[in-house]
Order: sequence, then structure tokens, then C-alpha cells
Amino acid sequence: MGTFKIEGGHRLQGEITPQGAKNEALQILCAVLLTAEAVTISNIPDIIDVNKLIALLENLGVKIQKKGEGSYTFKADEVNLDYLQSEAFKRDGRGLRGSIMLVGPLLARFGKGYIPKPGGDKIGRRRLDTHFEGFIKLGAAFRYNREEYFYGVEAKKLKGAYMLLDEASVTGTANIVMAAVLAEGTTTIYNAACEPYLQQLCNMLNRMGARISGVGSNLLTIEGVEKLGGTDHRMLPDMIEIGSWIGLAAMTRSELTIKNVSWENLGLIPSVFGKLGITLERKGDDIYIPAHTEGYEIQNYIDGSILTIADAPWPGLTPDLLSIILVVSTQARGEVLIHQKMFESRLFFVDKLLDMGAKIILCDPHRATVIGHDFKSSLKGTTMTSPDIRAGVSLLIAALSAKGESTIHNIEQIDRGYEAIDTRLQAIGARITRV
Ligand SMILES: CC(=O)N[C@H]1[C@@H](OP(=O)(O)OP(=O)(O)OC[C@H]2O[C@@H](n3ccc(=O)[nH]c3=O)[C@H](O)[C@@H]2O)O[C@H](CO)[C@@H](O)[C@@H]1O
Ligand SMILES: C=C(OP(=O)(O)O)C(=O)O
Repeated sequence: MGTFKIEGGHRLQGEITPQGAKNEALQILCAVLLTAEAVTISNIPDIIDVNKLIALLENLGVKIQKKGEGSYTFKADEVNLDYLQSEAFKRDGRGLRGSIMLVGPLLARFGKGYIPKPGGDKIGRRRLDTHFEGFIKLGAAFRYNREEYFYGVEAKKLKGAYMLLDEASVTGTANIVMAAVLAEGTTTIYNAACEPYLQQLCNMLNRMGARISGVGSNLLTIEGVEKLGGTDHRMLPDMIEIGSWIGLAAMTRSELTIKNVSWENLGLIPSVFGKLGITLERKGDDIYIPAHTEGYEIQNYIDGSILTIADAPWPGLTPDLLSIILVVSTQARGEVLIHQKMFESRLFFVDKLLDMGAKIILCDPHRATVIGHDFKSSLKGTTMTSPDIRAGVSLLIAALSAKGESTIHNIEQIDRGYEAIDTRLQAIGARITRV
């Protein structure tokens, strides 16, 4: 179990460039299985989850060639389907959430897709019904081995169908889209998720020869094609990392520039931080955050009532930023209710913030009221364990703003999604060491 030691209370300064988007990368990498031709992908983040998925592709027989930093060519012309039945796959396929998206492309191209119950953050129930109900609608037979937690779908030929998803699942939509592009006839997916991750996936598939319309909306129409070809694709900057750095700048009262953020793909993220009173300036495609020496003040609603910040399917606020928003609120002027609607166990990390001196009432597993300190009292360094990726980064931000030394254990959770976070933060003045 890796550990970070952090000496808090120091201002940071400078520029930071976001990595390529983790959740986009997981979709895009699975899509290389849809063609026998070469697909070149750049801006791939060097993080644990992505590297695990690349290893799974390699074990499936995908030829992988490094082109440069974060840039690889993938060629799935000799896929080894026997690997899917191996003990190694049953073990390694469980290592991340994103591996579930291998199923759709395998089913579409080879008529069968299998996966052990995938891993990812332990943040509450994470069902897969949307994925498999979609495959069944396309004509696949489904089986689930409860003893081994092993899922399987098979179909000689998928047939396009209309489906209204019971929830706008991000990985579920990506999986069904990747299955439908090679199905016979037209598939309509209503209540589809439409995050930039999915827009990027659909645009890439269209460049490979797919016929997807409605990209960016919750109504996707997919006319199946016989086969797909190769393409080049570049990952967008990671919007969750961008949000994390905005929070970091505000809470450490640092002047920071976040480079090349792809503003048009950030949705509500800048305005939600704006509601916490954080000033962001758009400079070209960068975000400039001045040092908040006077702190920041949470806005109330127009009628004077207390602000709620809640997650919602895109274009609502992504749930992956709520832990960071919560931590940043602990030093704001004012109060806010944080409502994590999607996940049941994502707010329990607030106990650690309470230990550090934050004023938070955990109302129930989904809601926490935060009463900001307005920097009149700093958080105090402590020893903690990172429970999940975003809580881990939130605790890291808290530790960097706190008085004294903190220790964060289980930092593999952070490394799952943030590339070389220690050296990148050291470069802007953070006192953080990996021990
Ligand atoms: C690898 C990857 O891409 N992971 C992301 C993906 O996970 P993932 O695709 O696993 O998450 P889903 O979109 O399926 O759903 C996440 C949770 O939200 C609930 N839900 C979802 C949609 C909805 O309309 N109502 C609702 O309550 C689900 O029941 C589930 O508990 O999307 C999540 C939601 O943005 C993000 O937190 C994860 O970082
Ligand atoms: C929940 C997350 O990841 P995963 O779905 O991979 O567990 C996340 O990125 O915040």
C-alpha cells in the first residue's frame, strides 16, 4: 500500500496541464476491438486503470505499438478469444470498472462477450442491468454464473432495436453503442448518456465508418454497418482533473493556470465553482485562477435560501466532482448542501475531514451540509486512508491546505486516475512525497 506524506499550508503557483480523460480512454481503448485495422490513439493518460485495460487488450492478442508519449497504435486483427475463458481473465478483468466495455465490441464483432464482475470504486451499488438489457434487446442470449460472478452474452448476429434505457448509464451507453454499430438494421437508444466521453466515442466510431446520429443528445440513432476501419483519435483533457485543480487552487489560495482545458467540453463545471465564489478567468483555452487571498463566498439562491450542489446525468454536474466540491466548501464563506444522488457510499470520507476540523453534518449517506470556515480556522494535518479515487484527491487537497503534516495511505486509489500526481504537484510547489 503506497503512501503520500504532505506538508500543508504552502501556496502553490504556476501552470498545470491536464492529462487525457480517464473515462474517455476506457471507452476508446475498448473500441479498438471493433476493427482489424490500425487505430492510433493519443493523449492516453499513464494511470493504473488505463494500463490495466491496455494489458487486457494485449492478452486478447491486440498488437500494440508505442508511437510516443501517451500515443499508441492498436491492431486487433488476430484476437485470441480463448483468453476470455481463462483464469487469468477472470482475475484481471475484475481489476477495473472500464473492462465491462470490452463486452459490447467483442459481442458485435465475434458474437460473444464475457466479463467477470468488474471492479472500480467501492462507492455503493454499481449495477450492470442497463448494459445487459441493451445487449438482450439487440438479440443476445445472456447468462450469469453467480458462483464465479461471471457474465456472458452471445449472438450469431445482432439486430438493431429501439430501447429506452432505465437510466442514462455512462459505460452502459458506450457498451450498447459499440454493440449496435455492427448490428443489422437501426438501433435507437433513448435516455442515452451523453457526456463528452460518449461524444468522443461516437465521433471516433463515425470516423471508423459507423453511422451514429444524435451525438451529444440523449437520443442516439445507429444504422448498423458491415464493418469498421481504422482511424486516429486524440483524447480530450480530463474534466475531472481540471475540476480537481480548480478546487486545489481555491483551497490553497494559489494562483494557478490550467492549460488547454477544452472549455467547450466542461459543461457546468466552471459555473458550479463560480457558485462557491471562486473566480475563474478564461484565457484562450486556459483557465486562470487568481490567488483567493480574501477567500471565496458561497452564493445563496435568488430568494436567499441555502445553495444545493447536486449531481445529475450530463449535461448536469458529474458526480465525480462532488467530493472535491465538498472539500473546497469547507473553507468557503457560507453554507452549502452537497447532494450526491447517484452513489450511496461516496460521502462517508467526510469523517476524515471532521478529524481535520471541518464543519460538516452528514445528514444521510447522500447529503452533507458544509459550514465553511472562511479560512478563519485551518484544517489540521492528520493520517488517513484514501477510500476511493475522488475522495482520495479531495483528502489530498485538504492536506495541502491544512496546517502541519498529513499522511495518506492507499494512494493506489489516486494513481488509478491521476497521472504522476506527486511530481506534477511538486512542479507547482506542493510539498508532497511518495514513501
Ligand atoms: C469508467 C467510468 O466511466 N466511470 C464513470 C461512469 O461509471 P458507470 O458507467 O459505472 O456509472 P453509471 O452511469 O452506470 O451510473 C452510476 C450510478 O449512478 C446511478 N444513476 C445513473 C444514471 C441515472 O440517470 N441515475 C442514476 O441514479 C446508477 O444507478 C449508478 O449507481 O459514470 C459514473 C457516473 O457519471 C461516474 O461516476 C464514473 O466515474
Ligand atoms: C468512479 C470513478 O471511476 P470508476 O468508475 O472507474 O470506478 C471515477 O472516475 O470517479
